[in-house]
Amino acid sequence: MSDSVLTVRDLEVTHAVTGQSVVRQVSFEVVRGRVLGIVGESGSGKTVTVRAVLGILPDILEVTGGAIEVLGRPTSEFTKKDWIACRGSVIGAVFQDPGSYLNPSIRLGKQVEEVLRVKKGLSRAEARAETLRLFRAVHLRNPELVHQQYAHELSGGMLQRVLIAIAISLGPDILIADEATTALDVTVQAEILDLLVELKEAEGLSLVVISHDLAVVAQLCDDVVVMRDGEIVEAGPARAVLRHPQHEYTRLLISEHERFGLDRYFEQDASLQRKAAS
Ligand SMILES: Nc1ncnc2c1ncn2[C@@H]1O[C@H](COP(=O)(O)OP(=O)(O)OP(=O)(O)O)[C@@H](O)[C@H]1O
Repeated sequence: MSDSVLTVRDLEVTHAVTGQSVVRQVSFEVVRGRVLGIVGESGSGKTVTVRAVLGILPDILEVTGGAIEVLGRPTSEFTKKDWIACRGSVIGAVFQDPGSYLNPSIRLGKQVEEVLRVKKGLSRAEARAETLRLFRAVHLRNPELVHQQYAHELSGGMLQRVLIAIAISLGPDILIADEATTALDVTVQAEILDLLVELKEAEGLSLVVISHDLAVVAQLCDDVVVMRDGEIVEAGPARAVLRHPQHEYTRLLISEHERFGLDRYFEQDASLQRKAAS
């Protein structure tokens, strides 16, 4: 039996004013300990889908059909209080542009401590110790220094590590990374992806990774959902979908992608498998 932590069934999201359908018939399952990728070009509905899952759609967009279940509970039954409890404690999320999610005038350590004190009821001393532990877990090199710093003093990659620390601080089951590495340069991007994989293992997380970058999906994901114009055009194990795409649109995405990026990953992966087998 599959151990589903998140099920989305025939999700439909509609623009409240124009009545235009933004997302329709979107279904997928996130299985415990696995990584699901959502790919598709800009405007295909990836962010709207995960925002619906997080209960943070902009006012103008409404869930008008389908069902979302988090740990077996339909979110349609969630009260405001349930949503607040769910976000952070069951589903954590990180987005592009980490700087915009942090308060520029409050020291970073204090911002994490605040989450821990309010949501976990930790004392000041406990929250400080836990913040430093989280900063170490996300490999911030000098946790004590970062604790005292402000957002503008850190690079984009370091800020994303702080955001990931906050996202995992309440021990969620699921971590959603929505274009979390898109704004970072390639080396830092690879480091953050490695961190996500490490945290998945260490914290027992399931990941939902949204990216327009197929190399990210090839590297990270067990399963993939391909979206276009608010619909899923293809879904399945990431390797099978990327190697043998059935849908024309997936083939187009792949051909548009810098081919050698994917090939290089698959070669490296095959050589690792050979090593493990020998
Ligand atoms: N705040 C909003 N108000 C009105 N329509 C919106 C809003 N946000 C998204 N949409 C609509 O939903 C569609 C899907 O947007 P979404 O952000 O989910 O795409 P995406 O696949 O995540 O693209 P990107 O990679 O650019 O973020 C958009 O084309 C737009 O029509």
